[in-house]
Amino acid sequence: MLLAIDCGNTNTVFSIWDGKSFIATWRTSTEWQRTADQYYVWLSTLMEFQKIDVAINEVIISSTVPRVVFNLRVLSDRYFNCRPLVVGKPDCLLPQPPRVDEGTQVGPDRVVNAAGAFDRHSGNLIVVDFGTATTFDVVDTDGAYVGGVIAPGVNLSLEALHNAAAALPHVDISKPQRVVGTNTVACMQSGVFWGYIGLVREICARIKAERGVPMQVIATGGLAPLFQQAENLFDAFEDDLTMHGLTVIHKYNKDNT
Ligand SMILES: Nc1ncnc2c1ncn2[C@@H]1O[C@H](COP(=O)(O)OP(=O)(O)OP(=O)(O)O)[C@@H](O)[C@H]1O
Ligand SMILES: CC(C)(CO)[C@@H](O)C(=O)NCCC(=O)O
Ligand SMILES: [K+]
Repeated sequence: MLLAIDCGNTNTVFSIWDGKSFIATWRTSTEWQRTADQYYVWLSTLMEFQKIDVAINEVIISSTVPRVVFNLRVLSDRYFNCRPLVVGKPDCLLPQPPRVDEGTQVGPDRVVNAAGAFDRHSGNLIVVDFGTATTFDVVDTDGAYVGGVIAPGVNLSLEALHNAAAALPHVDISKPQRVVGTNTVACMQSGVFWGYIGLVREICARIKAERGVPMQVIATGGLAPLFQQAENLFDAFEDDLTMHGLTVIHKYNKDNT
């Protein structure tokens, strides 16, 4: 059974894939200090709690934080007796290598999103991922990642206001009733929420104009539904896109080595 690990700058998601569907998904904060033993205690406790009695014998990892990979490798080796596939390393094949400027290290999450979205929708896509950063990944007709956009994440933008301005509190994102806020929190939420609606709309429009072809916009990440409910910005929303991409890349490697 396959364990797929998607390690972002804020959260790390573990999912177990039985070849047809994900039988469990768990999330923890990303901390590079966490050891293989700590991961295993946490994972095995959750598996026991949910009565998931399966043998994990394959692992695939995508990590935007290079430092965490070491302990995840130890986890695979020590507890699952296997060598993990790590997206972005030379021994992990990709269905289509990214076409970007020489020397660019594309975030593995973006490469994985491109593979997952292409598998479900085929080409000419914009994948919008609302994580720590909000990324836009452009996927060509052959499935290659060919570039995109990196914008500050929603929570990061709110935190930046709070951190930089003494009078601005910590605020969670939500859709404000009005654009004109009549208190500090409402003003901040309006700036970030409606600012983001504009950002997403403008960037997608400009990508489509620049590419000159019809493109589908696929959204993923925890905050995507909030924006989708407000304005219908996306053609599809897929919660598990990164995880799906990991299974696609894992299968590609099995079939081609
Ligand atoms: N309505 C909401 N308000 C605030 N936060 C939310 C809401 N809905 C979901 N979230 C949070 O949004 C975050 C999105 O998760 P996601 O995995 O997409 O990105 P992340 O974990 O923040 O970033 P990264 O993948 O870069 O680590 C999660 O932390 C989730 O708890
Ligand atoms: C942009 C993030 C932080 C989004 O998770 C990640 O994909 C990353 O670290 N990327 C490296 C730079 C790039 O993708 O071009
Ligand atoms: K993510």
